[in-house]
Parts: sequence; structure tokens; C-alpha cells
Amino acid sequence: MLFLARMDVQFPAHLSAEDVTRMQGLEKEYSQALQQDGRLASIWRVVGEYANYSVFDVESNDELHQILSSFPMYPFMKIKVTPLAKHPNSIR
Ligand SMILES: O=C(O)CC1=CCC(=O)O1
Repeated sequence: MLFLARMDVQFPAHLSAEDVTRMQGLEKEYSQALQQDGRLASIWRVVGEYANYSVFDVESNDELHQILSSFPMYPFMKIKVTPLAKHPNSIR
């Protein structure tokens, strides 16, 4: 099952720069593991925003929820998920 997720990041003002850097490092590690195993099929930066669009390829809604809620920066992200179906005009 394919899902498009938009993630908007907003760190609280009281978080130190060191904590933000540490979070970003943990996020990168987790994100790259998901990319290695194919569940995070692609991730794109939204130009000019601290946000991304990501395509997930997973078995179920429950699996996607588990993945999203395990992102280290999950408490600091607003996430909007759109389920994707095959377009009838697609050649792939
Ligand atoms: O867009 C970001 O930087 C936050 C994020 C979520 C998953 C990821 O790899 O980065």
C-alpha cells in the first residue's frame, strides 16, 4: 500500500540547539534505515519550508502509524497522510 505523507516540523522555542541537532541526527538514522528497507520509498524537501513529502510503501495503516509515530521528531511534526491508488492513465 502506498501513502503520501506531508510532515511539517516545528521545534518548540525552548529546545536547545544541541537538542535539535541530536534529534535531527536520530531522525536521519531512522529515516535512512526505512529507506534502506524500502518502506520509505522516497523523501523530498518542500522548497523554502521545514517540511517534506514522503512516499511510504507498507502493508497496512497500522504499520504506517507505527512507523510515523516512531520518528524521533514525531512530537514536533504535524503529519498529513494521503492514501494513494493507481491512476488509470499511468503507464507504470
Ligand atoms: O523533513 C525533515 O527534515 C524531517 C524528517 C522526517 C523524516 C526525515 O527523514 O526527515
